[in-house]
Amino acid sequence: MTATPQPLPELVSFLETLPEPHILCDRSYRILAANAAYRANCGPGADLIGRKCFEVSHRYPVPCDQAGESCPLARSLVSGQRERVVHLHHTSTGESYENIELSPIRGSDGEIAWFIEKLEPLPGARGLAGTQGLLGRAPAFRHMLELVARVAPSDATVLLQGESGTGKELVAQAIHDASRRSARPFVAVDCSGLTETLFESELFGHERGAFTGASARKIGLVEAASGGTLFLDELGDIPLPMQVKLLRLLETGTYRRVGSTELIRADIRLISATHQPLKALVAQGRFRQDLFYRVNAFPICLPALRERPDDIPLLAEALLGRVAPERKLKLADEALACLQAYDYPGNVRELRNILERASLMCDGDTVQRRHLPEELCEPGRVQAATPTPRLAGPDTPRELSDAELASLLRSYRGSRKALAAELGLSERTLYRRIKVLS
Ligand SMILES: Nc1ncnc2c1ncn2[C@@H]1O[C@H](COP(=O)(O)OP(=O)(O)OP(=O)(O)O)[C@@H](O)[C@H]1O
Repeated sequence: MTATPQPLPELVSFLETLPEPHILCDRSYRILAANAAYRANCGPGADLIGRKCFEVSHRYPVPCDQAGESCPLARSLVSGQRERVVHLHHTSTGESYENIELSPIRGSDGEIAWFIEKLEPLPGARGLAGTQGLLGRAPAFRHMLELVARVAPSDATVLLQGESGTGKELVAQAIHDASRRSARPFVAVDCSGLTETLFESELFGHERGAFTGASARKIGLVEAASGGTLFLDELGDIPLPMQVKLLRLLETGTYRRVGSTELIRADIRLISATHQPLKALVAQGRFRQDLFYRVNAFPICLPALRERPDDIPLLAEALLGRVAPERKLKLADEALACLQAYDYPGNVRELRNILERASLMCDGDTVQRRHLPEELCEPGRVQAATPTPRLAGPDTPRELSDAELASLLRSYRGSRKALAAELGLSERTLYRRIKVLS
């Protein structure tokens, strides 16, 4: 076996000067150097050198691709190029979504010898219960997050498509938060609420006296969003005459206030959203094809909640905290089973509404099945569903099946160490079982 070549000391000291967390590792995932920012990310006293990157950031016993995630190092070895992914990482402040950029470095023989891994937090999304932002851990959610992370740093126009209540506005905000415009305004406009006459003056502003009632000059929402992001919600509801005006703004990058001849240059990033299939509206002649191509530069589909049922326990816990922050409400097992058996045509918004109602119906500290709407708890519905297994307590000493453990791993929100302790297993046994699963 050939020994791994030693990286240049200059490279290691260069990493130390970088403000973002960086590590240098070899082809076998071993960390050779970690800069100060990375060490701070892992918490004081963390012992990193010589450990495997997947062990440090995920607490996995095996590389990410053997644990069901995509591994940038394995991908880079194949492609020979830089690779980017979004992973849920363990940090000193708990688990958080991170953007990972991995660049291969070749040795003097031309072969890839090392990798530099850069971490950047992805703000706006969380894999743990939190008081704000997008929540989720399921594969369909992560796939969407990958697209969010890829498009955010650019100025590309984004179209969010998804059923009502899937979180389109939260995703738009997350893209803005992860963009270089994040310090500038995020202006959301509900297009379904704008009449034809209002649209132009709301969006572009007006001069004093431009029309009856225009007693003062007013800046429009495009100007208010200057330097930042303009989010047009329910884009499919814009009538055709207004679509022409929007198209002109996007084509020329300029607009005029109503009643003014002065051309103003727009400095906005446009994100639009719709629950209607825009392509079908184009086919029906209700949406302009040229505008469709302009707004659809980078489409992102948001998964319906029924496509990510594994996220229901996490969402239910977090949303219960959000709807009644002062009460620290818990959810009884059978109430959670009811929630997991439902298919949510109104998506996360409907789940949130159900929990808000339940919090008002519940006088104690635990939401029970009887606090949920009756139709959710119909016997056939709940029995048909397989509830996410809860942790084995002292009164349930039986061992979890592989399927139950897999389901638990998807929904458990603590560390692997905590999970092992709660299951009464050693960490090593838990890792062995996870390895068998992958
Ligand atoms: N992934 C998520 N994590 C946490 N909360 C969410 C998530 N998705 C949606 N929500 C919550 O659900 C509600 C609806 O979200 P939002 O308004 O972003 O949905 P939408 O897709 O824009 O809906 P509509 O199409 O009706 O405008 C909000 O209260 C939001 O906070």
